[in-house]
Amino acid sequence: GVAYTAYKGGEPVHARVTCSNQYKFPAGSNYPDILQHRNYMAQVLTPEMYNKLRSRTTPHGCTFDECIQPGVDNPSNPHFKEVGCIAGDEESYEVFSEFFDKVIDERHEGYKPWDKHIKDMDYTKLKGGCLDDKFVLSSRVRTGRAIRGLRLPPSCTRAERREVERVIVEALNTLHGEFKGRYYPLKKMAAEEHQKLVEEGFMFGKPTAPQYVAAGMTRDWPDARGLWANDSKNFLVWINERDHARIISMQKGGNIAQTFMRYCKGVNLLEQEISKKGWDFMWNEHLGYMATSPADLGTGMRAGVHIKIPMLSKDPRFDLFLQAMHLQKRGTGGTDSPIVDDVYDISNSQRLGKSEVELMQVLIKGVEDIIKMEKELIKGGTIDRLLPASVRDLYNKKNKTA
Ligand SMILES: Nc1ncnc2c1ncn2[C@@H]1O[C@H](COP(=O)(O)OP(=O)(O)OP(=O)(O)O)[C@@H](O)[C@H]1O
Repeated sequence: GVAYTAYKGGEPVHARVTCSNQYKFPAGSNYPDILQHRNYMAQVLTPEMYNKLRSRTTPHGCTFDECIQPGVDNPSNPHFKEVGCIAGDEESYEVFSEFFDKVIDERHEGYKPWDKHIKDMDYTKLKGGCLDDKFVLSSRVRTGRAIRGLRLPPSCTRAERREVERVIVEALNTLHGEFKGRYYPLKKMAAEEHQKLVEEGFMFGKPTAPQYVAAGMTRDWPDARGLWANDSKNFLVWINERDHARIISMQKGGNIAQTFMRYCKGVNLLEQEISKKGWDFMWNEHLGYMATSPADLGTGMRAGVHIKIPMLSKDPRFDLFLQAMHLQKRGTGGTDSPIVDDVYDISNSQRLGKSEVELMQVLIKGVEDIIKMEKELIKGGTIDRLLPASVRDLYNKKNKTA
């Protein structure tokens, strides 16, 4: 193949341009049928871009077609706009940057190729975060991390997946104090035990949603997958689900500040341990920590609460409020799950370009406002003066045009 060089922080990444039979037809005759699709991939992809990228291969052998396949096979999601693409390895973001830069710009509110990501996991800076337990049932902060040099779940080999498991579990097993824990490999777990852990929110189920299957993330299931948990089961690491590691801190009640403190400590300890063995997490100044999904770049952090809000959730301005506050809602059983008993999962919607502390602050402010409004509605009052003026204006404007 012909050499192609992408640049990552000034360093060259040597890619290949393959000239095999696979590419003997013109790019146009291999262009995916995405006219009706409603995801970010379909929004930014053009035949010209496809023509340029389809014959490039990353140094680990990942192709552009692999990156876009989940969004080609899954035109749209009724609940939210999906990115519709994945990275097969760290270098995918560089070698196919003409494409990923545009997806990232759209998904992350105008984040540009020259923007730098800020990391700040200094939990002592956090203000507030002790949320009212009468409304907040539980708190959780999660992120994804990937081991540099090993391909991501859509593209890894069985050997790479097992290496990820070994590296992360060995590092976690050295932790002590509140982080002392053990590994529960999925292969050795009875089906009922697995099911129970999934229902309790501690463990992941097989990622059977079509976009994950299309991405190839369920291959070889359950090989090299498992749950690492500390003894108190409030610090958990999911191994080889959709990311190499999903790191989670969670607890009952509304003390999200404490949840965040444990999150920062645990994530940092894991990073220190893997680097002692000569490994790094995938990271650069521009994209922050790298994840399989471009939606989870940067902090990769989703901090959220399960909160019971029967009154506010029925207000027609609730969704506009969430949008304005950079928050997202979902059911408590995971993405796409239904709302049960008026309990919502409310979390930060941004991941990239803002630090962990900043995102926590956004969540805390938003949830505090939600609680204030819920209390006001319970009293029979009005929330007009509690809503941001921009939300009131937008709502009035929409109603006028309707
Ligand atoms: N605040 C919370 N309190 C208790 N459990 C939670 C909380 N947030 C999420 N969970 C549980 O964690 C599990 C995973 O949730 P979910 O799939 O929504 O999010 P995620 O792990 O952040 O991944 P993604 O956003 O990529 O789908 C579910 O079982 C859910 O019930």
